[in-house]
Amino acid sequence: MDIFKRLSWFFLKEKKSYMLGIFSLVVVALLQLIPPRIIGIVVDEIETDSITSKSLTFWLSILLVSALLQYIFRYIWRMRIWGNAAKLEQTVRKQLYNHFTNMDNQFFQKYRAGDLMAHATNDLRGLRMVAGGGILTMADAISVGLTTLLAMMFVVDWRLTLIAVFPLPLLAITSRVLGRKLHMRFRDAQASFSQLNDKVQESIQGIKVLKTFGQEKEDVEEFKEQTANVVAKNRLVYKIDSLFDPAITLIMGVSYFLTILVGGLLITENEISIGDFVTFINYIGMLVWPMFAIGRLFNIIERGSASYDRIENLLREESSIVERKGSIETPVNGDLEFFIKKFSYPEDEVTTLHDVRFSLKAGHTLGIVGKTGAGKTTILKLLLREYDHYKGDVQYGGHDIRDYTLDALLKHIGYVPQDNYLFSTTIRDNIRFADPSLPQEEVEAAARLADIHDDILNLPNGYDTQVGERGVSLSGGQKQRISIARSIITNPELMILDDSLSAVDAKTEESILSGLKEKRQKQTTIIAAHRISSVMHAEEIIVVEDGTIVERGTHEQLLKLGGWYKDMYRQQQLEQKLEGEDE
Ligand SMILES: Nc1ncnc2c1ncn2[C@@H]1O[C@H](COP(=O)(O)OP(=O)(O)OP(=O)(O)O)[C@@H](O)[C@H]1O
Repeated sequence: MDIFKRLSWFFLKEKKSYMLGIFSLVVVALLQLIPPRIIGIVVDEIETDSITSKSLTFWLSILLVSALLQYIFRYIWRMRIWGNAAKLEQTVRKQLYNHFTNMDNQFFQKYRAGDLMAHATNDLRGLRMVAGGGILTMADAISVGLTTLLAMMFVVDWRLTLIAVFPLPLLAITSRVLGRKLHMRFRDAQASFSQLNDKVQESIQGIKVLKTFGQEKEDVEEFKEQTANVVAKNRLVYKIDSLFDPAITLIMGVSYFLTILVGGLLITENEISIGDFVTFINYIGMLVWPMFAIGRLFNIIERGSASYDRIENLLREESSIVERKGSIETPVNGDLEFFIKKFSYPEDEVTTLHDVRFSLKAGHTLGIVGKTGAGKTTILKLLLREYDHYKGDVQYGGHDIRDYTLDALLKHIGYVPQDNYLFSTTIRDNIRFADPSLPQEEVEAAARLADIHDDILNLPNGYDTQVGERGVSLSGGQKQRISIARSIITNPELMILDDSLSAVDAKTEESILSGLKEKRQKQTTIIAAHRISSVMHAEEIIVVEDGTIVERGTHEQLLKLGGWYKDMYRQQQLEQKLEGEDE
């Protein structure tokens, strides 16, 4: 029952609405007592020959009024109680979503997207059941159960009532025990279904690899096994599910048997009338639901409580990226002083970066090159405050980047990541993602600078072409250039290209870079790349190896140095020449 206390913040907020809902439930419970009683009275009138068309019309009118009132009050409680439940679901869903958007990388490494989706669907459903079904079953079981019991005792006969309800608690126990088993088996069935879903998704996504490695047969076999498993698990669910009805019938049968036995005796001894007996039999039928509901209530509470535990655990997780009190809100600009003494990824003992120091003047370009896994992206991630825990300090415009609000820092950095991501919308909206109200001219200007404008015009619907999951397939280079345009349009103080030109040819790369250089004369740019041609025009280039800077200088200085940079440059020039000859 403790879940009701934990959710009291919501119940209190919706107090009026819940009270109206529960009041309507009680009114319905009272109104439900009328029809059986009237049937009893009419039976008695028939038996004693005192029935007249006038009295029959009177009783029928009462029946009609009670039915109408039940209709109205049922509508009210449904709207109130289920409406509130949906509101709770919406409120907690918002809390969860806001929380997710504020979390850091560590959180998303700990919880897989699938887990988070499951919490945001199944656990919220569990919670909705408490606020809707839970409140309903509790209030209804108590009001219908009590009013019916009292009516049986005082309107008909208390001795008969005691005997008739004797087997009924068994209903509550059965519904609790079977419900629990059903829940466990249902969870197993769901899990095997999720597993099957994952498998199908993976196979379809990897269909090309599957075929090239000739693994279709094995894959189909595995699919067959998993579907058989799903069927087997569902059979176990139905086995329990089909025990419910016979159990209810059996228990009710015992109750009716005892009622008829004792009720018959009471009639022969003139203790109760036949009409009373008919009323009574109807009332017993009305007790099935409350008894059943009590058992169900325990299951709802158990599930809801476990769901709320999981949701609260998620909400309790804290992001390690926190804004300090009184953070600077003025947008970053100025010179950058980057110094990392030591940085390791969370829960990783390896030192990923050490003694990385560089200065970058406003308006200059920095190039970062190095072998794969050297630490280029990690340097950029620290600049973007994806991780705050390192020894050292990064100053931007004379202040530690951790002293800015996240908005003041991130809104003014245009980051084009390695694995570019396009949203499922039009190309135009992907480019003006930061501000959907930007006019077409600005979108086109950004696209021209990113050298993608002509490609876009050649697509079936131009700028209106849908991209993303269900859109047209774009080449890797086209996606990269759209991502660059998306960043250009924001005219960021600092633009970071993280290997963002790897899939475009050398000529296009040159045209984009020279365009950017011209447009961004007063702004700062960082380019991390494998290709030396991407960085050779930068004011300073650093070569990163094993998490630290091993060479630095301008292109000419680095060539003179005769180290890794020079070797790489020669090698890439040779490759380019050979490619040119091939063409
Ligand atoms: N989230 C993470 N947790 C732990 N280690 C990580 C994480 N991300 C990267 N690393 C490790 O940090 C090191 C540097 O990776 P980083 O991505 O910075 O290299 P890179 O120079 O950008 O490589 P590439 O050119 O291939 O992108 C690698 O050894 C990598 O395995």
